[in-house]
Amino acid sequence: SLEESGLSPTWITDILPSVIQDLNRYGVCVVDNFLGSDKAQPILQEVEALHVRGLFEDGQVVSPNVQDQARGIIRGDKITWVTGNEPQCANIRRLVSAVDSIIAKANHHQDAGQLAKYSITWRSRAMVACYPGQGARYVKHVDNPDGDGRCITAIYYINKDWTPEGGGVLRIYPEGNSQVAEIEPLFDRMLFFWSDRRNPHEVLPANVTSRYAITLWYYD
Ligand SMILES: O=C(O)CNC(=O)c1n[nH]c2ccccc2c1=O
Ligand SMILES: [Fe+2]
Repeated sequence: SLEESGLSPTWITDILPSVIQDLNRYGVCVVDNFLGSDKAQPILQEVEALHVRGLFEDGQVVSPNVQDQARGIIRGDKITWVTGNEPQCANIRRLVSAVDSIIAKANHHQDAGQLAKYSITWRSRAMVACYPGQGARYVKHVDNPDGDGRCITAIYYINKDWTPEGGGVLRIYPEGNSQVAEIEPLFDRMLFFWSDRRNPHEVLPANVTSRYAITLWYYD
């Protein structure tokens, strides 16, 4: 609930319109200074603590299928899943509560537009991902190409002092749009996009030592 996340009630009314509008218009929405650095910092510290404790397992560095193997490394990420109820994840829990509130309010909003066709009642756990630098990337893909139920991808970035040399930009190729969106994985930046074929995307090679992101997938 919103109270859990310690955010002011106006926080959601301030953010909601742009989430609804941008998702309807572009299929992608970026919200900067999402929680404020005082709330973002402890989330970064919890993620770093997970990393230090060795809880990130290596992503699948070689794809199970042959054609991807021909393409070699398809995923350089290392991930760990958290529910937010773990003892050392109280701040990640607050982030999850805040995003849940926004998605629920947007889904039920009277001007929800395309969002109204979904009835979002479920979500994944939080996937904490680390791209360990040295060019780690994620090849162009669609999160939900074959209707597995995921309708919205929500990614929260916590990379302080990111610079272009750090790499790891998320490039989205919105369907039917010649414009490519390049999303820098900036600290306290929240990103929403449709999970289906409307948004093929890739993580460009990351050079910074640990590029962190927390992803939630919402189900129709
Ligand atoms: O971090 C980003 O900016 C975008 N990230 C992705 O698109 C992305 N998409 N699907 C995954 C599935 C399993 C593990 C990691 C991922 C993953 O980072
Ligand atoms: Fe993805």
